[in-house]
Amino acid sequence: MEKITRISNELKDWIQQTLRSGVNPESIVAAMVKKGFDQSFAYSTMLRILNKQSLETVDASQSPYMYEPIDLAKRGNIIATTDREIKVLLKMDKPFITYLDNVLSTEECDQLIHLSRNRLQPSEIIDPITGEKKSVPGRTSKGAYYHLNETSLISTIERRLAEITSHPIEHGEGLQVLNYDVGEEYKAHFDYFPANQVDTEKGGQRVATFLLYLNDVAAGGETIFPKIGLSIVPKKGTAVYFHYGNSYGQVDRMSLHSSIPVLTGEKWVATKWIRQTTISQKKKTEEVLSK
Ligand SMILES: O=C(O)CCC(=O)C(=O)O
Ligand SMILES: [Fe+2]
Repeated sequence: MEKITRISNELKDWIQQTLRSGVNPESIVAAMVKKGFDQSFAYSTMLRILNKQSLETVDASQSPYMYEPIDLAKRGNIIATTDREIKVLLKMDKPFITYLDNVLSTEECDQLIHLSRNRLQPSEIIDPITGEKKSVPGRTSKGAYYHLNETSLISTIERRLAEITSHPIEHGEGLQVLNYDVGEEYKAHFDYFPANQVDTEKGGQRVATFLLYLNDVAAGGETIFPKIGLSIVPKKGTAVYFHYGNSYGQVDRMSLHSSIPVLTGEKWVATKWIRQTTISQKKKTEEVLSK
């Protein structure tokens, strides 16, 4: 079989993100060889990336990303939901990012933090090689995961986010509350999955992220979008919503982002990742059982 000797932009992103998350270069090279890459090409590619040298890449699937109209962008400066008026503070088209005020009340932020304090576990990532969940040095925060509609507070928030984004509640993953202490961070990453890990039976690709800030951070802890030089300072009750997946199945590499280390105090956020379609398999299982 002919060996592969070029890499796609997507693979380059994947290698960089995997390195940042703390997986060692040897395991990444081994995974590449297993996938059919020439061994010496895999090694030299890794060396170039580690040494930050230029690398010839091809855009395997599609380029450039095609931006589609986003419902929220057309909604004016105040977004009315069933129980709250959300204020748009900032809008950016390419990549699509909005910064929103008054998304959660002070009490809702405090309740979410209170609910999560005793439930925190070290944050994990999905190992891009084994597909298993694991803790990594690049993501030092702690997190608490909630099922859809787990409590009435979570249901209220989920309904509100669905009304703001026009993405149905069932397209959302369970809410994830994250806590960062001084020095803790989440290194630059994409929220979307590598193409080979998209499960079309289970919601498909992630297309957008709703990130809610639950407290003010005295210093550090900003969410940074390094490709566009944007820095969002956490403010209690505000949220950043960004969109990076279109109806053609493309993903927007401009959505790279990180949470830089907290310098003073602590940081609390809640993340809602949104998929292309419904995640739950319940309906399918019921269909099979009724046959
Ligand atoms: O905490 C932040 O500012 C970023 C969190 C994040 O990127 C995520 O949850 O995917
Ligand atoms: Fe993220």
